[in-house]
Amino acid sequence: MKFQELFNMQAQLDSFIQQNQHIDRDVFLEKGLALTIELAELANETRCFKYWSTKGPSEREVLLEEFVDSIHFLLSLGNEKGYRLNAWPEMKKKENLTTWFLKTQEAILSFIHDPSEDHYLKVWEYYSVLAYNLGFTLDDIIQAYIEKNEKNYERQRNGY
Ligand SMILES: O=c1ccn([C@H]2C[C@H](O)[C@@H](COP(=O)(O)OP(=O)(O)OP(=O)(O)O)O2)c(=O)[nH]1
Repeated sequence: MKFQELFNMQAQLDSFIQQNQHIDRDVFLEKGLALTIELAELANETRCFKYWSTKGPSEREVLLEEFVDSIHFLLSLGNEKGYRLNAWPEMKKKENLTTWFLKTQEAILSFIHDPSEDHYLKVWEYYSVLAYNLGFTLDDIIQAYIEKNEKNYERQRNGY
């Protein structure tokens, strides 16, 4: 599966959710807030900022699932605005996770307040750096995305 195809998978999932939940209004801001929360959930699972604790990060699978929750909302926001990426922005840059989470949060907020294509692409670049620093390859991300996408359908079908 190619990265670009995730935009179509996301569009299908989103319309299924919207029909299932009878949503006929614009939910761009809700998705934007959801993205900031998914980012925070990921940061929380890495525990990168918890200088007060000696407990290590959650298991890789947990981190990857949190990561692809963000990817769902990021794809969805792009679909809402008609923005697509032609390819995964490969960004192999070593960064301090805490600093990078804060920068990513800032990039998301800039996009929500001014949803330009440039701002959108920037958010992807920040996520790519996060992926690199968390040790996730594009294949890992696509695989985990497909699994979570299916879980999201099941949750809807089961009256989540
Ligand atoms: O329009 C939407 C709404 C939601 N999702 C997906 C994204 C994400 O993968 C999931 C929501 O995140 P999560 O599974 O963390 O949901 P939650 O309700 O916060 O779960 P929990 O109650 O288990 O924390 O739903 C979409 O793809 N499109």
